[in-house]
Amino acid sequence: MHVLVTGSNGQLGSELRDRSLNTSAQFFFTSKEQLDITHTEAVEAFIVNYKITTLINCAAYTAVDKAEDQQDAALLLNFEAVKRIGELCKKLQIRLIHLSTDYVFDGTASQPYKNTSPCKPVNLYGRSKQLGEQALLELDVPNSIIIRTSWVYSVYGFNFVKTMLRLGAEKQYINVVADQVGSPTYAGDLADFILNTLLDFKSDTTEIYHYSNEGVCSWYDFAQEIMRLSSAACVVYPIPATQFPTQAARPYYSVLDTSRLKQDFQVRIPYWRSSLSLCISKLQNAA
Ligand SMILES: NC(=O)C1=CN([C@@H]2O[C@H](COP(=O)(O)OP(=O)(O)OC[C@H]3O[C@@H](n4cnc5c(N)ncnc54)[C@H](OP(=O)(O)O)[C@@H]3O)[C@@H](O)[C@H]2O)C=CC1
Ligand SMILES: Cc1cn([C@H]2C[C@H](O)[C@@H](COP(=O)(O)OP(=O)(O)O[C@H]3O[C@@H](C)C(=O)[C@@H](O)[C@H]3O)O2)c(=O)[nH]c1=O
Repeated sequence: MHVLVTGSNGQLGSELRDRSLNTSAQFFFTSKEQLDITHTEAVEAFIVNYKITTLINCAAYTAVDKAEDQQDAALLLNFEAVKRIGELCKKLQIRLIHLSTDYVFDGTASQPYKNTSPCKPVNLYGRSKQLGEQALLELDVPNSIIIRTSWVYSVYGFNFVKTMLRLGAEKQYINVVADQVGSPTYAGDLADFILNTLLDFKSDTTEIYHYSNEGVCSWYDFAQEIMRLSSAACVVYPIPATQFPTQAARPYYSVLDTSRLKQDFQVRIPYWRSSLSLCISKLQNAA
């Protein structure tokens, strides 16, 4: 099995790289500089040259606020390039593992979103990811899967955990939104799931599954736990989202229902607090 991971310098791509040594597949990790997914011909040549059998697309435009001003860039990466990758995978009969987000939902639900719940993104990033999903579903690439995940963090890349650790060391207090609720996801856990369970995924159609760590919290709860685990003296105050204006709106409730994934793949997912503790220990040991 030859597996191509695009966007490999991001959070998920880096976690996959760390863990890939324990599998029997041969991996090809490509950064944006090595393989730009908007260059379809280059992607096709790579797939053919290296006899790729599975493509894990970790490349994405993930700057949620910036996307509002850079709509073309977000749509090019999260929609148009994804559509063309889907077409390639279908043509070359390759399995595609693609990632999407809780931000495809509008956040007005009061119970966890299922893979079948209607999408209605409240920001451009969410819209661009939804269009990417739609394109893949329409193409219906066999043996392919879209995994929606949420609030991803890792020792790699940029994320809320690292931002809070920085602010925790710099500030005496910070305000954090307490009325937006979701489930944090440690990219290491998601990478383990993909490598242990999905490399030989079979299905006649393109399927959507939800993966996030177990448990639910607000950004405020998440920040509090980050401060506690890192022994930061910084005090976290809860505020409503209306008091923290951002360029892009965020859903108020974006909890993903992971029951289909747990049932179909017979996996257990770690609780968010345990995984957060693990990640913070790793960051502290690396410092
Ligand atoms: N981060 C999160 O909280 C969440 C992420 N997701 C989804 O999970 C997936 C992985 O996310 P995550 O690992 O956090 O994302 P990151 O932003 O950490 O990584 C994305 C990577 O894609 C690279 N990239 C950008 N443009 C291109 C291009 N044209 N060709 C190839 N690579 C490119 C980026 O490079 P560079 O940095 O140099 O631009 C970066 O290394 C994405 O699909 C994302 O939408 C879903 C829910 C939550
Ligand atoms: C830094 C900061 C943020 N916040 C709020 C703003 C926002 O409502 C919330 C999260 O802010 P961030 O910008 O860090 O996170 P955001 O970029 O919205 O994170 C999202 O990224 C994309 C890629 C996804 O797919 C989503 O699942 C989700 O993880 O925290 C505060 O309240 N206080 C603060 O000091």
